[in-house]
Amino acid sequence: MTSSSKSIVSFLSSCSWLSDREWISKVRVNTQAVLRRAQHIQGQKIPNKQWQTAWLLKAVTCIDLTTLSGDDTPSNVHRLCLKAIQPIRYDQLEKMDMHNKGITTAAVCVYPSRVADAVKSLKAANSNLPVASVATGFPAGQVPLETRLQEVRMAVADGATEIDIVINRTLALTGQWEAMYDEICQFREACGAAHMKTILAVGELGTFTNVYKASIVAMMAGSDFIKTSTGKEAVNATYPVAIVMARAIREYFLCTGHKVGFKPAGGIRTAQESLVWLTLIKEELGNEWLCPHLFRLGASSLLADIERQIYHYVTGQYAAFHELPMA
Ligand SMILES: O=C[C@H](O)COP(=O)(O)O
Repeated sequence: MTSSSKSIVSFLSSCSWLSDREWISKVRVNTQAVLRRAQHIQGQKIPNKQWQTAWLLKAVTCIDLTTLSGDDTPSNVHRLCLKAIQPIRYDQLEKMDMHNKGITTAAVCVYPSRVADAVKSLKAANSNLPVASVATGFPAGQVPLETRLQEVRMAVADGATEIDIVINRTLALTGQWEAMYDEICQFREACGAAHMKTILAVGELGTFTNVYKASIVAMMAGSDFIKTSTGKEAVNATYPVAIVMARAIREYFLCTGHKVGFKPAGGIRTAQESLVWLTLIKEELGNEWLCPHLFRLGASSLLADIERQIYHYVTGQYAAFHELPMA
């Protein structure tokens, strides 16, 4: 973990004597410092080919392989599950001597109505890969609280062990942080033993300060992860916003000793971007966060490009479409 730019977020960090409400109200984010830091991270040198491939395999193991479409069916969810179990072709892994390392994606992520399909497919394939379900009126969250809670309970009952909830942006934008905290606490309870990832929908929060506040509130309410976006907002995962969220995670850890995970999601499509995300996490939170337990990449099409790059590394040429059929 680097110790750069304390100035990015200013507030009194000795939170032992600050009440939670004061902690939230005193937050100010220095936009210019955040943007500079993001630029610096994007400008970092990418590791050489061999290390790059190792990093790409690491990225694969952190992917929540996602399908969130209106036309999802049991059959495309089934294909997604098979892809999650074997994300890189066996012969390619063999050439890198990685075939025995159990490389899978971190989870599959689907709509609540498709959880049972995913659980069934994974069970039939003898896999214990987690099924994550979006919930709470994803993506907008504009449905009554009881309906949102019901949705969480239904997804858990169908076998989801990870629930990606969306926050109530209306509460965030009107500064009702306590009400937002109360709602998230209720989602936490409805999740039971399932891991809860809290989607901030950063593209709709207006300011970095709101992003930081929402991050802290979400963590206080018991989130296991905070996640940038649904993938459905006009602006989704960006590096500056990730820096703000990572700083909140870091501060929360320093104050409570509790490690909360981070999940950028939405619009992450290229292998190159996945390397920048890994670099950002390494720089901002340290190596300890570089594992599926604390870092996920939420993405529907990223794996295809990573697979292409790995194929190129192994064979020296780019794959024809039919050579990576499930990508
Ligand atoms: O939670 C995951 C996102 O919905 C995925 O977004 P994407 O389709 O832009 O990769």
